[in-house]
Amino acid sequence: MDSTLLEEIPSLDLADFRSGDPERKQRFVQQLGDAYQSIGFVALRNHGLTEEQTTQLYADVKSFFSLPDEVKQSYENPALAGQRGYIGKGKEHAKGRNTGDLKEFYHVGQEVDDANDPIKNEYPDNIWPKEVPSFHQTTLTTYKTLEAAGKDVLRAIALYLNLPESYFDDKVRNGNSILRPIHYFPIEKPDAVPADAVRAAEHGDINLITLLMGASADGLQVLRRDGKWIAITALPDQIVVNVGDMLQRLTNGVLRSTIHRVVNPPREKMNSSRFSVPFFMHPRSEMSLAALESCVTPENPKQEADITAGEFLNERLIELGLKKK
Ligand SMILES: O=C(O)CCC(=O)C(=O)O
Ligand SMILES: [Fe+2]
Repeated sequence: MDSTLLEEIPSLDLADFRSGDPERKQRFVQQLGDAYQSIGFVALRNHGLTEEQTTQLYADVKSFFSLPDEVKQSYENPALAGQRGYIGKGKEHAKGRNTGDLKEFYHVGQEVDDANDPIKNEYPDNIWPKEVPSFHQTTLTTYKTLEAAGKDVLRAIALYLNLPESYFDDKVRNGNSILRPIHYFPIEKPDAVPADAVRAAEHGDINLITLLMGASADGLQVLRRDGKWIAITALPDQIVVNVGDMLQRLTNGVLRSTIHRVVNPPREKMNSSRFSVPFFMHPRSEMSLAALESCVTPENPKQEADITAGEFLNERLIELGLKKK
């Protein structure tokens, strides 16, 4: 295990991996893998999203969340266990907690174009808000761009783990990934919310990797191994890419799903909004998360029982309060 304690998350350039220059590519693989063995997070530029796309996405996301609660709630369907459409204020809580987070969000899922892929029947249809007609197009464009970036990050991870570069390709094809625009809403009366309520309580992400837009705004922190919380500092043209629990499980803890949180602003700024858009990259439900043989050694014995991605997700949705047993 890498024992370095970093003061900030490393910055990488996806253009190095995509360059076709073997040296640049190998350097990217090494830096990414080293970061994922220590802090679990990197900041990444040249991810493929243009400034215009990002601006349009935020405009649409802001338009949607500024609709009245009753309108937003008409896009909420509890039968879908929060997997599509709107999820209202305070509905989700971190694993092991009961107090809901101070956020509302919207889930856009995989659109399967291939009629021959039976996985099409596993996914509920997306829900589109008619009040913001361009939301459909802008969120799907973002989905596809981040999915393509995520595939390359997984290729780099595969190389780092001495697996074939294409190891994850078929596992994430038409995978169960989710784009989640989040609104951390203004708090008019800080005394009226539960004392322990926060924007996003500390948690690890469920999925293989997360690609996060908008983390440059204040509030996101990661828990370093020595117990110190480190603020994330990403530039406007960077996204943040971190390891989730599924990848940690697959690698028997070699790659680290680092605990992170979004803290509340100081009391005088509680009255302001924060927006972010994570893309949670999931594989197909049938992918096995059984520890890779190469990651099980006498010094690092197998830590967890075998499980599929679908079973693991199901357990978590119950623990997060989004799905009934
Ligand atoms: O809003 C952020 O910056 C992070 C959100 C997050 O960690 C999550 O939704 O899993
Ligand atoms: Fe997260």
